[in-house]
Amino acid sequence: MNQKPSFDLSLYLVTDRELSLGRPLEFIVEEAIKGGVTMVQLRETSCSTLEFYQLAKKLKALLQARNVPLIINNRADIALAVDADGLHIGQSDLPWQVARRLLGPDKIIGLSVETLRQASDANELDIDYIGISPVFATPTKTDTAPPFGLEGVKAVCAVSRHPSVGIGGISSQNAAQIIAKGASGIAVVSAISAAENPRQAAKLLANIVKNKVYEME
Ligand SMILES: Cc1ncc(COP(=O)(O)OP(=O)(O)O)c(N)n1
Ligand SMILES: Cc1nc(C(=O)O)sc1CCOP(=O)(O)O
Ligand SMILES: [Mg+2]
Repeated sequence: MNQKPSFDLSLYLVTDRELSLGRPLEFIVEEAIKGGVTMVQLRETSCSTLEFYQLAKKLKALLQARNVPLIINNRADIALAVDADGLHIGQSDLPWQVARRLLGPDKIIGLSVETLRQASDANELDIDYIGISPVFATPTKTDTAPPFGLEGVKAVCAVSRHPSVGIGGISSQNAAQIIAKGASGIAVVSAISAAENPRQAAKLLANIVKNKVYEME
């Protein structure tokens, strides 16, 4: 019988090939894992369904061999097609009940929360983690709700029974503060994908999250 995979939200890479300075997605992901990334979400906003599926299949093989969960953004069909470990949905995506029915009890479902009320309402839902969306404003995604800021992160973590991951504008400069407010981890796009050395960038962030300390670069 299958079981829900254990997962560690500490350092969650969300992919974006457009920010990867021309380097292949597999390179970024492999280097990020070598640096300490604990979870990967395939989020590619400008590709066809076929390309998204092919990328998902490639990442599934790569991540399975390294024991790192693969989460698919938005697309339950692709998550099912490649037997991904889970799905991330937002407030305007497929309803969580439908995602759970399609994926079954053994897959990880993450839900973005954009307000304190949504975080509290999510306590009633059969989901596995929440994304605090966004912590800070970010040029990587501009159609977000107003940022929570650090006090917002603290409030969300205080009301939520789910583990949480902060997302939006997170870097080595502010990662420790997000963890200090109670989040289980951080989710980043540009801090790893756009870094000159993604492995080093991931290593620095992983160290900050795990040790809850700032580190001199
Ligand atoms: C970990 C994590 N948190 C939040 C989001 C954003 O989800 P959503 O609001 O559905 O926006 P899109 O990513 O679909 O544009 C996320 N993807 N991952
Ligand atoms: C994918 C995504 N979701 C967000 C949300 O607020 O829900 S912010 C975001 C992009 C995060 O990119 P960066 O780490 O480069 O700021
Ligand atoms: Mg979404």
